Amino acid sequence: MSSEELPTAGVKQTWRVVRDCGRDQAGAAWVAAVCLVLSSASVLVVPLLVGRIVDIVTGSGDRGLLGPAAFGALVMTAVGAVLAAVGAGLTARVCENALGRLRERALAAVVALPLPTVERLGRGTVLSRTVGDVGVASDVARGALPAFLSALLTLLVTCGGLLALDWRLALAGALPLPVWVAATRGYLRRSGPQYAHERTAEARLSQFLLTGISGARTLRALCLEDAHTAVIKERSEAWSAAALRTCVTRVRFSLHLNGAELLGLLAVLVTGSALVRSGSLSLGAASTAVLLLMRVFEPVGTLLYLLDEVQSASAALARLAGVVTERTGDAERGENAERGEDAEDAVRSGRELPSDGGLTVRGLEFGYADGAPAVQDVTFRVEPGERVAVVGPSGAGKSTVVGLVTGVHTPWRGSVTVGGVPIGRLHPRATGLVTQESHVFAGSVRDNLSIARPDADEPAMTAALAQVGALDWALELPEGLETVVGPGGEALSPARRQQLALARLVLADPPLAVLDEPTAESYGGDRSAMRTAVDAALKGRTGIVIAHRLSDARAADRILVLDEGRVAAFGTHEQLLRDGGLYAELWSTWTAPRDAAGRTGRAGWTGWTGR
Ligand SMILES: Nc1ncnc2c1ncn2[C@@H]1O[C@H](COP(=O)(O)OP(=O)(O)OP(=O)(O)O)[C@@H](O)[C@H]1O
Repeated sequence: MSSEELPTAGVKQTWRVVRDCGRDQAGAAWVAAVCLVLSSASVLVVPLLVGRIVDIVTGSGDRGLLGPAAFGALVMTAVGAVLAAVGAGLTARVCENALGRLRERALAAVVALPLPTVERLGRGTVLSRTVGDVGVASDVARGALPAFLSALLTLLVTCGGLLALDWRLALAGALPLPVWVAATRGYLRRSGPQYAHERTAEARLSQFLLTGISGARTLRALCLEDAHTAVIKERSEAWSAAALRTCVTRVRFSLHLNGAELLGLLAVLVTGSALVRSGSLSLGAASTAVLLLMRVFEPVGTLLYLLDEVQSASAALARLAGVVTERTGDAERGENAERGEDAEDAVRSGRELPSDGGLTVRGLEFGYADGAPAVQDVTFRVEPGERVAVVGPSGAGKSTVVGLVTGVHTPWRGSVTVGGVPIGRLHPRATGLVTQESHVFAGSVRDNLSIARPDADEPAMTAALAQVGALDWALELPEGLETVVGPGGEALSPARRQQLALARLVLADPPLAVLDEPTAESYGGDRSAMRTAVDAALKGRTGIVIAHRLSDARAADRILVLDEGRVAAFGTHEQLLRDGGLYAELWSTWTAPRDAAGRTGRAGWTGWTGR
């Protein structure tokens, strides 16, 4: 799947998103614009003063004005430089702030992408769309954009000055214009698709590199290194070829620009000397015209050279805006705290909210790359508000079934519906997943919570923490909810990490929650605290919990027993014991006395030994 499968916004949509992100920067943007206009005007004044000096020196002007004119030229040069620097600095700041907001929104949108989409697209593509595109846009915002705007203004002001000086000189100076226009149109026509192609080639390469790095051991074990390296080589060559094509186009473009400049300069020199010789123009005015024209070359060159950077930044912005405007998921859920808004949002995104958290699974069949089904003929129904534990020996298919129920995997056969809505049309707000490796994001406790619901206020956050028994320790952290946790921050115990994940679940408030072995990493007192936290987090919603510990399973309303990818039994703890099937056998293994090494004396039930 190519990176183009993530949406790209149109021009209007991109502009709307950018304007929205920079709304609070309007004041600074106006000051920047005024500085840039004034600095461009100063560029016009200096050649005029130099022309006046030429007239004075050649004897056709008032000698008394020589000093003030020279001083004025110096002062205007300095003032112009200062204004240009202030304008460029402010422009960069405005753009950086707006981009920062866009980056946050793009990241939130990517985090909210449905898991199957991320799996299908590959992390390389997603990274290229966020980190890569934000990088391109930031570089341009910092350097090229202020230069581009300043060049554009200087060009306009200088052209006006040339026209005011003498229309014939302005006409001669306009000679390069058709060449510039034709060359630029040709360049833009070619370079747009070429840049897009280059970035897509880069994304394809980085995606494959990432897959290779994360799966290096598997590749080695299967002796697939050579095949993998061959694909990397092929994608790398495709990227180089794409980069070379854009480079050749750029060089050809710059040749056309230089030729046009030469043409314009010759035309102004010839026209200027003819006008001076005929006495209709002073030597000073002709000098001013030549200086002005030469001043035009620089901004025109800057403008046109930067066009490709601005163009690739526009492409990056459109790609970012595309993700932002198409976003669905957790972050978006948070912005729509009211159920009514959720419903509207669900309609907008083409996803449906379920009437309740009831889960119906019919005839599921699914397998991995080896082609053999990992689960088959899996059928069961979980009533709204019911809590079901999924148990079974290692490899029975528990995680696979959970992956199918949460939409991470797409079944080969069969269907999953939540509250009557098929999983493919289900709004992401409908389900919440808490995995064994409950992730703590680098950031404050507050940041970790607001991922689930960005608009959650202090009382909502503290209530969610209190509900899962995490408020006391969270407030005791050095800086309370502002304490940075996760990589590089305050280390949290596995139980606390799980509590944080459960608090996120409470904030997101999905009708159906799926928990993959939530008490796996907790022991002793922590474990009973975790059980209480799980109970609290599941209150009022349907819960599917993978349980490796049968004591956890026993607490559920019903227990789904999986064996070799099929449903072996489904019922209450008491019913399953009475039936005397696999569950009864597992239970007796679980409750059997252990030897000093913790072994139960029964082989084959790995994953069932920790109590
Ligand atoms: N990514 C994968 N690629 C290939 N096969 C897989 C993959 N994940 C699981 N399987 C296989 O699918 C079957 C079901 O695995 P699954 O992980 O769903 O079982 P489980 O009951 O969750 O096991 P455990 O308790 O050990 O986590 C197993 O045969 C397993 O080897």
